[in-house]
Amino acid sequence: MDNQITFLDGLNKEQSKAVDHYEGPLLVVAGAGSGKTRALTHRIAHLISEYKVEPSEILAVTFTNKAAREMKDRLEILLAQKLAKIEFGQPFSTLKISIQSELRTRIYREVIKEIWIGTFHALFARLLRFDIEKYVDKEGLKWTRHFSIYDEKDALSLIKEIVTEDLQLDPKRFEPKKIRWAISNAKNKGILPDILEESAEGLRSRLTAKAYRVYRKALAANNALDFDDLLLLPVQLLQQSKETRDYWHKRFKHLLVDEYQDTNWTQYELIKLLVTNGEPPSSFKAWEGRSVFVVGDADQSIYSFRAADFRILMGFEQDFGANSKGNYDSNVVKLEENYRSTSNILEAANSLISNNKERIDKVLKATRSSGDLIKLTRCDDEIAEAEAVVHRIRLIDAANNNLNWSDVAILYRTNAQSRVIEESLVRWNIPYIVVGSLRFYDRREVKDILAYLKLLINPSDSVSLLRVLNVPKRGIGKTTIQKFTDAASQLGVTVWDIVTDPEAIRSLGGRSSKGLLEFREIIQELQSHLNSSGPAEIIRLALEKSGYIKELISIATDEAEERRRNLEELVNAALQYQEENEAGDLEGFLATAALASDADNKDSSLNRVTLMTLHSSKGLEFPIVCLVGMEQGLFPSYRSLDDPASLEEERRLCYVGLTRAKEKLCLFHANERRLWGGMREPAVSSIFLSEIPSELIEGDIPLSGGTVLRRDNRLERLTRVDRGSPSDVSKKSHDAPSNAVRRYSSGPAPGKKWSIGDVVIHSRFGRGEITHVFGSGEKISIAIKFIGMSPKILDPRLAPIKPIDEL
Ligand SMILES: Nc1ncnc2c1ncn2[C@@H]1O[C@H](COP(=O)(O)OP(=O)(O)OP(=O)(O)O)[C@@H](O)[C@H]1O
Ligand SMILES: [Mg+2]
Repeated sequence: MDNQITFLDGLNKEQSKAVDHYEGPLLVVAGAGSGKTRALTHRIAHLISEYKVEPSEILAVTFTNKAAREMKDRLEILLAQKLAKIEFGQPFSTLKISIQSELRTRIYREVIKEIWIGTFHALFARLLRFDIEKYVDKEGLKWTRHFSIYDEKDALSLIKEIVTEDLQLDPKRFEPKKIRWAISNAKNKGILPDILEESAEGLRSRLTAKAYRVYRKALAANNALDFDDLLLLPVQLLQQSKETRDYWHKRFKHLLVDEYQDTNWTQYELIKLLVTNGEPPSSFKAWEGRSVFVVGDADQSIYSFRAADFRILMGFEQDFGANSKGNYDSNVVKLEENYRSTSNILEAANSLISNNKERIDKVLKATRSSGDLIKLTRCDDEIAEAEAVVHRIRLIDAANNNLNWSDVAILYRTNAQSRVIEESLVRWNIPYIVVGSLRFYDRREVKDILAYLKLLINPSDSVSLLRVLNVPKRGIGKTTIQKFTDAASQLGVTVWDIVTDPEAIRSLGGRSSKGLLEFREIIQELQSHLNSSGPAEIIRLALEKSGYIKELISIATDEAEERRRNLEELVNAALQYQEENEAGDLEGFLATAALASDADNKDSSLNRVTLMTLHSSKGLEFPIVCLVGMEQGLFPSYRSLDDPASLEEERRLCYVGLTRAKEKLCLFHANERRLWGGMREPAVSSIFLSEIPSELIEGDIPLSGGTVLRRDNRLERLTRVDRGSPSDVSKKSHDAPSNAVRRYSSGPAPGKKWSIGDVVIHSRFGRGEITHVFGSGEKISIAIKFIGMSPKILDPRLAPIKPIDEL
């Protein structure tokens, strides 16, 4: 066994202790970058290989689908490395590529596929496919295993209909979005309509409770669940049936949860019910061959707005009972070394978070050297900030011959901040990806086809049915549709029942009836393929038989072409799903599509800069992190300014942001910013900047939080920050802005002398005056104030400018 790999290799003593823990509860609490996720992943491999746990007996919860995929990949490699040693007696990396991939495939087939790894939603959607028919509802509502999953948009459209049609309310006064939010909130706390009705005071809350009741009934009538139900129903099911609990207790012997600090009430109940009968086990014997292992960091709890509560983390020891020796404290492992960030970055983060009052102090020591100082850049406004970010990235790029764009992340507090940054990146030809923009599965054409597919499996799903009944157009008018929905609700049947009723169709006569017959035939024909074809084939058939593709081809615009390509991509997604899941059926694919979030799509194999919100960055790491918009009212957010608890949550979010960086951390803020489409307002630097020790920062002088910046010498500040050495940057001609490169030849001679006060014409910005000149020769850059614009720092050898006297 000597030459074999153990999965304790590459871990420190405390991590090894956590990984090697076998039975009973274990909590790992530790700061950012201390190897919690690494320990969790190694633990899975270790349980399988050392403790001979069956892969199918393991359930691991990750925060995103992407994290789940990464965990599977990591496990595949770890286990393949071990197999290489056993079978060939040599390291995996020295084997031929074909053998490497054969080993990985085998590990995937025999092990990885069997482990349940995923988000709470994905895992419990899967559990419901087994057991939903056992659920007994107080109100007698029922679902079958062919249920549809409604995403936020579907749920909202159903609520809109309920507000206006069923309750006859004015959607302006009773906003569907707010009602949706209130219902979701109730569900996340395990509250059903009857309890909400009892506690409702005042007209508004009574109507919300009523909407909740009707909504739930409508979901059941459609045989559909929303995201919250995917967690709430399993909680209720496991609460009500000991038999079901026993089954799953036997099935999953080892539970592992990453990012435990962000679990909410329902998620917490689920974990409890999957390992106990709701109470801490009275004797340690109950744990025989079983464990629950959670890792988290209360300082990174950033989802209280989604009802997450980090006190759940703090209650772990009490919730899951004493260990074999009868005490609680040895159920906790603390990791105190950070392996991710340079010590300057770590010290900045530690110092920042120490300003929070509600926390348990903990140690987080650096293992790495001090590294660079943190770069702070103060800019004139958000546009200058975007330019400064790109400039900073280009400087780093110029200094590192081999910078991969994917090493860089630009993080911000709100999605709206990405637009100006994107514009700058486009100008400089830097490839990027925005995480959190429109989800692929939210595109209209993709949703249309998914609606067809949902309908095939679950004809009761009238939201999907009404979506595609007349898409593409089949001459079925609004009145017909209204007639059908009215009849369905009067008769207490589904819209599909009416659509397939020959008499109902005949009664319509004319064009509508022809269209309906056609629609029915399409659906029935597609249904006949369900047993014999995989998801990709069914999608292809649906695209063809529905006439959808034909219509897109006939439209022949760029937009239609793009939509057609998206549908091709949908087929690819289904193919990929089939490859990854051997028995991959259409229901499984639809669940994956419903639960995919855009944050999951970040493909690290693509060489692009990542733009994302601070929230989406949780758990990730990047060599270079740029954090923009460090201003009061933006970050920390406006709402948190007069609420100490929210301010602490914002600070935790800042802690998450800072600790994503491995090598370089660059912070940015602006003197003025246009927010929410309003006027540019003077900005005040973030209090968080003042909480980072000034000796760790270079660039601007850190300000005490709350200082209003003076506007007079702002250009001086902007330029000081951006000085760098632009000439280094320009050596890489491929990443200079495309228009600048094109105009280079028509620009001024490289040796031209520039002076303060010169007036120039820029091909896009117009007339401007030079206010500063930095460096000379190869290292020259100039600041120009264009009329009506913030000052710009340009490389005169590249920029499309001409002195006015040359014109
Ligand atoms: N014992 C170790 N030796 C060397 N590197 C390690 C060790 N443990 C973890 N690392 C590395 O440190 C980095 C951070 O690890 P990991 O992501 O597991 O931390 P984490 O505690 O989960 O962080 P976060 O709180 O941000 O989720 C990773 O690159 C990981 O590979
Ligand atoms: Mg982690």
